[in-house]
Amino acid sequence: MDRPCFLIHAEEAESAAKRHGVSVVNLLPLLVNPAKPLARPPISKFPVAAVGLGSSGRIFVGVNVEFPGLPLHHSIHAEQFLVTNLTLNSEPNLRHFSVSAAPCGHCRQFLQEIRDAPDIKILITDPNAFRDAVSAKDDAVTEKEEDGYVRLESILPHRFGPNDLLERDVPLLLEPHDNRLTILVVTNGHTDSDLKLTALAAANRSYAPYSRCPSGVALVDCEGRVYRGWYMESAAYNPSLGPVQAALVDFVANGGGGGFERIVGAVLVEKRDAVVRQEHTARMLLQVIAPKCDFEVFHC
Ligand SMILES: O=c1ccn([C@H]2C[C@H](O)[C@@H](CO)O2)c(=O)[nH]1
Ligand SMILES: [Zn+2]
Repeated sequence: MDRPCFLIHAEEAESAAKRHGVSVVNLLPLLVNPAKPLARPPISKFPVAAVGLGSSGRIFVGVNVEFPGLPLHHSIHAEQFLVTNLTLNSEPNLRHFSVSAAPCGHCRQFLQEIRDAPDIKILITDPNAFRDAVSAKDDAVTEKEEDGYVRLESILPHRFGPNDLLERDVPLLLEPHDNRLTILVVTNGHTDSDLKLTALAAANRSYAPYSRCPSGVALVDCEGRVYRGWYMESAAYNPSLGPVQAALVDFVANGGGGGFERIVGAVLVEKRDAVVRQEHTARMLLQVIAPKCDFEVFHC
């Protein structure tokens, strides 16, 4: 707990809360500032940290990540990092999180992919967060509930979300997925590399209910450590998070703090002739942030 990290196990969370004399929910805002140094904002110099409690009792951290040399829309927001961290750790639900700055519209939208999103409780630690709530009516809309938390619905009313495009029984972002993909052509005589199998397994967990074009990425660093992530879509399309970004969340969370140039290999698995293709964006992104990275694509 003394050193900031990206995942705190349930027992550790309980004992830290006890030490501080608060509930685990009220521990979250106390962890926000200490997590800020984990952010990588070389462009904005504006670190953002989001700390969430999963239904398993584990605490997850998300931070913003920016990529010099790339357009701003490739950045990973702290809230998106947090949700990706939950999915990488198979966490089934998020009910509370605390964040250093007011979540932007893009993040409020991305969170809609979580079941019962309107009921997610958010505590913004920035004391100026509600300075724009000028009228009594606005104050009522953002009415604070227990311990300073507000419902997501109060900061994103009239939501557009999965219910507008999908049947109700489609598994949502934090729910288990198996896309049942297999690699199309097995190169003769070669056994599938670990990296390729890791990327395939990632693609099988991808959340792509809108395009039906799941994809996954595996990365390997110069010490042979492997990271993975999968494409996650948003009903509003643009807030979707690409598979390279998702794998970079794993790299930032579990890679020991090194720079992206430590990434030396990458595999993308996606459908052949997919209407949504990651290949070109993935290659471009990796070329800029990890110029030595070897990049391979396999179709499924
Ligand atoms: O909801 C938000 C808004 C902004 N940022 C990040 C993105 C960028 O790195 C920096 C400045 O916008 O803050 C977040 O992480 N979450
Ligand atoms: Zn945001």
